[in-house]
Amino acid sequence: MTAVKTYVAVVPAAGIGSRMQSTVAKQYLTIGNKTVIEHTLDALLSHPQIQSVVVVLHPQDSTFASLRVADSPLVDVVIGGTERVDSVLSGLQHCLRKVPSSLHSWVLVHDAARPCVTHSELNDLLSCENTCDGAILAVPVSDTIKRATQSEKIATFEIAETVDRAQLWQAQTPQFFPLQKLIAAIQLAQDSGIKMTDEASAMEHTNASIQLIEGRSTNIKITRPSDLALAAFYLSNNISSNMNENSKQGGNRCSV
Ligand SMILES: Nc1ccn([C@@H]2O[C@H](COP(=O)(O)OP(=O)(O)OP(=O)(O)O)[C@@H](O)[C@H]2O)c(=O)n1
Ligand SMILES: C[C@](O)(CO)[C@H](O)COP(=O)(O)O
Repeated sequence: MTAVKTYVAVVPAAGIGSRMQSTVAKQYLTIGNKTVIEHTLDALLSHPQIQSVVVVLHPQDSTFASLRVADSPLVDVVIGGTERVDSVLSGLQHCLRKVPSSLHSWVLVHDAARPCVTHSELNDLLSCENTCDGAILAVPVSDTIKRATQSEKIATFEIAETVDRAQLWQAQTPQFFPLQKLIAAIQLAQDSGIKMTDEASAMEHTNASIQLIEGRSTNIKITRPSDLALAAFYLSNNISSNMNENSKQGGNRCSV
């Protein structure tokens, strides 16, 4: 039987969730009997091809250590930085320090705030290794897109133009790249003062061929208050599909 290739996932979880308008950081809000981050880590660690995760925490995070998942041998913790990209880089550099031979291995980066990712989407993404220079989950834009302009009269926004959406996709995570190339690309982009809101932004400056893998609109990033109820609704369906898929694959992982 051929060995199943496994990967490390870096999970940026060092944000403060300001747009959530909650006193609790959104990764620690609860859905059902678990926090958002526990749902996310369960979705990742129950996939047979995800060997471990590196969770990147805020320097003042005093919550994660109290979660049962924090005791898992499959979970490493590092401290993040001011911007998401700084946190991601911290996680990637930990991967390299821990396993120097993983220099050319591919790595996943997945937002802690995206708990609804399914094994089916992970399978589609992981199958891209070596067919391109990297791949991300994304969904084609379905709404009409307007470019906004701040109106002088009142502090609102007005339509500046309608943007052709034929070639517009909404990037999600996980994003999947060779570890060493991603580290180098992020460091080069940072040195060049390039703003990065995702990993692909950095790799795009290395003329890498990055594949858009059509994911699902249910793989939402919990960002604003209304997203929590939506994620809870999706999770009430996704969990069963992940467990079914995991057993289908003969997965050897159960939720931690
Ligand atoms: N300095 C940062 C900022 C964000 N993140 C993580 O990156 C993911 C996506 O970021 P976002 O949705 O923007 O989270 P926040 O930065 O917490 O939200 P906000 O921008 O509303 O403050 C989240 O899991 C968040 O915890 C991180 O690890 N380090
Ligand atoms: C990485 C990401 O989730 C892709 O859509 C998004 O860019 C994160 O942005 P945020 O402002 O850090 O939430």
